[in-house]
Amino acid sequence: MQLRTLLAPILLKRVMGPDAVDIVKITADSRQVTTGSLFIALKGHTVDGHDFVRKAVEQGAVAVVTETEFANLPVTQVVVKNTRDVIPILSSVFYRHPSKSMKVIGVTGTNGKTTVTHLIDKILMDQGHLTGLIGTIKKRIGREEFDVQNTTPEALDLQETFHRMREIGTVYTVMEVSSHALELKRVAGTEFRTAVFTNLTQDHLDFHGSMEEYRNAKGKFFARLGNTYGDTPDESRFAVINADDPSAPFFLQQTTAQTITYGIDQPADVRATQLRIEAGGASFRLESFAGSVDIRLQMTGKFSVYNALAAAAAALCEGVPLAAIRLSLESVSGVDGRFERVDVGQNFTVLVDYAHTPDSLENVLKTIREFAKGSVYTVVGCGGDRDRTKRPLMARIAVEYSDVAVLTSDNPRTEDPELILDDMEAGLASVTSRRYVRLTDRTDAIRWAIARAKAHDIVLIAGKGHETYQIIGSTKYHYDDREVAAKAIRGEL
Ligand SMILES: CC(=O)N[C@H]1[C@@H](OP(=O)(O)OP(=O)(O)OC[C@H]2O[C@@H](n3ccc(=O)[nH]c3=O)[C@H](O)[C@@H]2O)O[C@H](CO)[C@@H](O)[C@@H]1O[C@H](C)C(=O)N[C@@H](C)C(=O)N[C@H](CCC(=O)O)C(=O)O
Ligand SMILES: Nc1ncnc2c1ncn2[C@@H]1O[C@H](COP(=O)(O)OP(=O)(O)OP(=O)(O)O)[C@@H](O)[C@H]1O
Ligand SMILES: N[C@H](CCC[C@H](N)C(=O)O)C(=O)O
Ligand SMILES: [Mg+2]
Repeated sequence: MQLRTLLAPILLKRVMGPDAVDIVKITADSRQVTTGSLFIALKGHTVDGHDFVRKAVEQGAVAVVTETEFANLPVTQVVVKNTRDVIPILSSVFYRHPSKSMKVIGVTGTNGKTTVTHLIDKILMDQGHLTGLIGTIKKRIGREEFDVQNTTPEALDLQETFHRMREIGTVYTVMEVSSHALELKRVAGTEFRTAVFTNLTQDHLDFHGSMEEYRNAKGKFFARLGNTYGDTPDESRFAVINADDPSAPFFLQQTTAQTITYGIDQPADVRATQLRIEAGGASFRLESFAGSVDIRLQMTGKFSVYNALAAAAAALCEGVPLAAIRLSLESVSGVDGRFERVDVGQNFTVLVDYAHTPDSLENVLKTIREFAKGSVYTVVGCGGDRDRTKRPLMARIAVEYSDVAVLTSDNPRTEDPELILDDMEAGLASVTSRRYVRLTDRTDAIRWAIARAKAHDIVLIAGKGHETYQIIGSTKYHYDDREVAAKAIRGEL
């Protein structure tokens, strides 16, 4: 595509050099530059892409987009105020607005995004649609699965993904939209059909600064949804909101799209009544404008009912019959690394779960407490280079709801694991129960809990879920809680 065509929608720019240049690739990573590339310099959290402009040119970039002017560059330079602002526009133009060719359903919220996207995807696939999925665990284009670096990819990666999905005729794409993505404009340039809100509780305050900023980042997603009212159902836009979340009024107020609420405690368009939470699943009656149906999920916990309601509400917006929604929801045995049982024939329960926020940990432990017959052991750590303020809260929740909490490491990254544990322990000063141990090495922690578990006890290993790594410093080591737990149970550690 010609540079001139790419730049057309960007009005505030200074172009130095010819714009009749053919661009074969766009990238913001100098290491990915090949001949004919357009390199966009992005100021990151660790380095500044402007430092790699000359390297990009040496490697074959035929044009660069920057925020500052470079002297003596042998290629066309485009200077803009903010390169992060223009990346989504350039990406979307380059791939010819692929998100407009499909229905994109985005799910945001502190907890439950991955689960809800998987449920919506299952319902739509069961309807015979070709779907795509983008989120924390993986990216799926048709039947092909790919590893991911982020929950929501950067704009270029995202638009290229949509482009590949469009090429194979994808009808629906269901994706997680993280607050980082909203703040960093990764989904600008994407046209959403539906925005789903799960809940808002504390996380990522390191990045957003305050709960208000964090909420505002998520609010943007609803604010930009659907100011257009088309003639056909395909042009409709929907906001699916959790009526029980205290932030519901805020999110409802943000949008001009058609709204549909779901909930358990508050009145809602899609509501669960007659809840029964058991060890093997949760059952409830779903009541809605489309009728009522009894549903028996294989996933347990009140939070799983919320996730199912969110998915059902999004599916109702697509005209999926309630009976079909029920069949699809009932067929899901669980999501990778979420409340996943490790069973190698032992007489106690081992659960691996991705709870890495205070609210998710509390939800999961409350659920476990509802059916625990023996003692509850919780192995948990907090990520390094992430929100420090959630650490004492998570430790406190772990100790309050467990018979014994085992505080350990979870991706310390560039922080000292002992200091992360100190932050966690600081939350225990006012807790009367002191039944916890501190074992920095995660394998020691898992082995310790499993060695003590007796018949009917429950060992919860929280925080890493599907992750198959432990990041220490900047090295990513292979690490899988499920593998380690199985070995510990078999006495192989
Ligand atoms: C804070 C954050 O979001 N960081 C993201 C960001 O990294 P960064 O700002 O550090 O980038 P950088 O390394 O400073 O590089 C700046 C620029 O220079 C370029 N560069 C760099 C080196 C070089 O040799 N040449 C070069 O051109 C880079 O390509 C980049 O364009 O850009 C990277 C490339 O796209 C992302 O992978 C990275 O996500 C990191 C891995 C991350 O951990 N992000 C988390 C916080 C995150 O985004 N999480 C949310 C989910 C959270 C949740 O809901 O729980 C997510 O959506 O994943
Ligand atoms: N609706 C919910 N409310 C509260 N906690 C939940 C909910 N759904 C799941 N959880 C808990 O949160 C954990 C993470 O769930 P999930 O992966 O679906 O969320 P996520 O929003 O995608 O997380 P991430 O931000 O890391 O991508 C689960 O393992 C479970 O402990
Ligand atoms: N998307 C989340 C994942 C956290 C998972 C946990 N294991 C950790 O490393 O803190 C984040 O990047 O904050
Ligand atoms: Mg997720």
